[in-house]
Amino acid sequence: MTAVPPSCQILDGKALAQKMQGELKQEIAQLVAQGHRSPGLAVLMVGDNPASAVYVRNKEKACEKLGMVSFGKHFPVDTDQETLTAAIASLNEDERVDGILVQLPLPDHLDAVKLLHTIDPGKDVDGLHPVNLGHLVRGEDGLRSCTPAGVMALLAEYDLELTGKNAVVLGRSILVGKPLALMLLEKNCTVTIAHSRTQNLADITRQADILVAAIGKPEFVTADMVKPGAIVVDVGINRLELGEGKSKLVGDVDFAGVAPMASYLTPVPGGIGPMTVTLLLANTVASYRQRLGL
Ligand SMILES: Nc1nc(=O)c2c([nH]1)NC[C@@H]1CN(c3ccc(C(=O)N[C@@H](CCC(=O)O)C(=O)O)cc3)C=[N+]21
Ligand SMILES: [Mg+2]
Repeated sequence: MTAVPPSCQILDGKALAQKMQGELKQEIAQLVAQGHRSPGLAVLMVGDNPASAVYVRNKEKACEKLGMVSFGKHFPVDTDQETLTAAIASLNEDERVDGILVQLPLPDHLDAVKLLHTIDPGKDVDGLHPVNLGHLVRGEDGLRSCTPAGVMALLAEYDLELTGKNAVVLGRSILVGKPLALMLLEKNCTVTIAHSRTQNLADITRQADILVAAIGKPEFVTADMVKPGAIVVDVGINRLELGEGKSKLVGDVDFAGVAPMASYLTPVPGGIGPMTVTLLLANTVASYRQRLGL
């Protein structure tokens, strides 16, 4: 018997992001109409990595569109640790600031981990502080990392059943792979984390009912690695230079090759990227409510 390829449905992150941002905008307008201040987000960026600059600008634009105040801080590439530590300390004290995000990666001379640990956990909208990671491990409320939370929100929007399913997460970063594995576990998946040292990788990924690629390798996941009917989530954002100043954005999944195999698939762009920005805004509003007791 030949297997009939399942028809593939797109998990439209851009559409859900727009819907959620519209709801957040209304929520903020209501709070402001009741006489409360606007929520505030501070994004710290060091240096001028062009990709980071685009993301930071997108985050700031989204903030303003929703009626939030953005306290962007842009530092030169040679800024020292003490200057940044002092900047975070002052944002921790600033009553108008509900969320603090340090755009990663930081230049090599800086100790990013040490810096992240100085952020007030109540303002850690990236969910990277050990207190928030600890809450996640325990299954408690707390600020959760935006990209994995965005993946979970998108799966929930399409009512996809997770209980008892095999989930394979490719990548073990603290920003995506590890927290996402914990969130899938919380939804009763049987979770495997695979990474650059994993042996017989395709044998493992072919067991996945839910396969998430978060490794930063352009079009790494090919059709032969995917179980027929799998849900495939592409977290990768890779800019391929095409020459003549042209470039295109591709994920960690070979979209055209995998689409005939998957039942659901996220596109790049328009998939998890816009969800990440949206969950950052949602985390900032959650932190604001918590801080104001609303
Ligand atoms: N502390 C920290 N937290 C982060 O969450 C964080 C970070 N550092 N450093 C860099 C990565 C990357 N990232 C993206 C966010 C949105 C899009 C996004 O909106 N992408 C659009 C397309 C954007 C484009 O056209 O370039 C899309 O996929 O449709 C992409 C990537 C957050 N990151
Ligand atoms: Mg890795």
